[in-house]
Amino acid sequence: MVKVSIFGSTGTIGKNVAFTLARMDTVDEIVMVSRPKSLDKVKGETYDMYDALAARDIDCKLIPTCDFNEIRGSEIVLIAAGIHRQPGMNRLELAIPNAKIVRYYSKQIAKYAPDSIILVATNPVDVMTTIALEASGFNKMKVIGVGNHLDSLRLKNYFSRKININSSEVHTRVVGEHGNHMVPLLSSTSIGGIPLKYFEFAKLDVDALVEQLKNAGNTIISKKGATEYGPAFAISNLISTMITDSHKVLTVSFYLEGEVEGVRNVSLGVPAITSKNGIEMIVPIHMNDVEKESFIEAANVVRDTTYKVKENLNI
Ligand SMILES: NC(=O)c1ccc[n+]([C@@H]2O[C@H](COP(=O)([O-])OP(=O)(O)OC[C@H]3O[C@@H](n4cnc5c(N)ncnc54)[C@H](O)[C@@H]3O)[C@@H](O)[C@H]2O)c1
Repeated sequence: MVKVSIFGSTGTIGKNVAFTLARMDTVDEIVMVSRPKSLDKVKGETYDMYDALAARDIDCKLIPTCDFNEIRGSEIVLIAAGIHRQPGMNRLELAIPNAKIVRYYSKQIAKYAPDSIILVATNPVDVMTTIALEASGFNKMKVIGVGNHLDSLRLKNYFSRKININSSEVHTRVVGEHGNHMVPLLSSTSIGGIPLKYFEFAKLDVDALVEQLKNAGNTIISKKGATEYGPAFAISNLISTMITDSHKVLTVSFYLEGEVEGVRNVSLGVPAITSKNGIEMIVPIHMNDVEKESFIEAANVVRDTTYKVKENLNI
């Protein structure tokens, strides 16, 4: 029996991941954890989802609950609880309250589902990955942040739509921070097996696409209030890849201790082989000088925020 639990399951990301996963029919049970004041809401979500699943004859069990005991035996526990960035709020002002939430839930996961893999979505996700790792005391191969996977899917989609080519032909990856300091690995991007720098049949304004990528989240939020389907599919994709043990290379936020460019003491997005055990290994990446410099800058920025958050939380 495959069981996945979600903290923050009344939220846009949490409930959409639950529904997307249920529809994929690779999970037997989804525990949707909420705070007591939202229990009725999360019950309502499950009733609505059951109606939809009936149309596809899917028998996935949905468990709305406030009881942490229900997460026992989960393969994967997703933390998607947190507040949004308000206008004028800086990175640290968002990170501090969210770190308190992530820290608390990570400790509960360590207590009730000690053999699970923790997946963190709460932003700023790279900072939160370190917070979850330290609070849970888990092996770092079992604490995974998801952010750059979504950025990578977005960039793939932009290339594909720009030149009207099937997205399966585009191989690209975004590493670093899930935020302003993301690093699109253009030097190793290929389309139809042809490295981007030799790709001449269509005129591509790559700088404009990268700019579009960096603003993608804000653009969607400014128009509809929140990002929804993109993150939900990216997260569900990662979860189903792990559950089915398909050993795909996905970009995940991971606590680095020198594995990439000697960067240490910070979680950043890097390519990893993922499996039912979590992260199997980090895939070595070759970056050009500009990418390398940006990656190291991302590390410095995220590390600095992480230290400040920990200082504020007295940990
Ligand atoms: N990593 C990614 O790719 C990605 C993408 C989109 C959003 N996010 C992040 O995911 C998080 C959730 O986003 P959303 O759009 O679902 O937000 P939302 O406001 O719709 O939902 C937030 C959820 O967190 C819960 N929550 C809020 N404050 C809480 C607290 N103090 N204690 C416990 N639970 C609390 C809410 O009850 C709700 O379930 C945010 O931090 C957001 O920035 C990450």
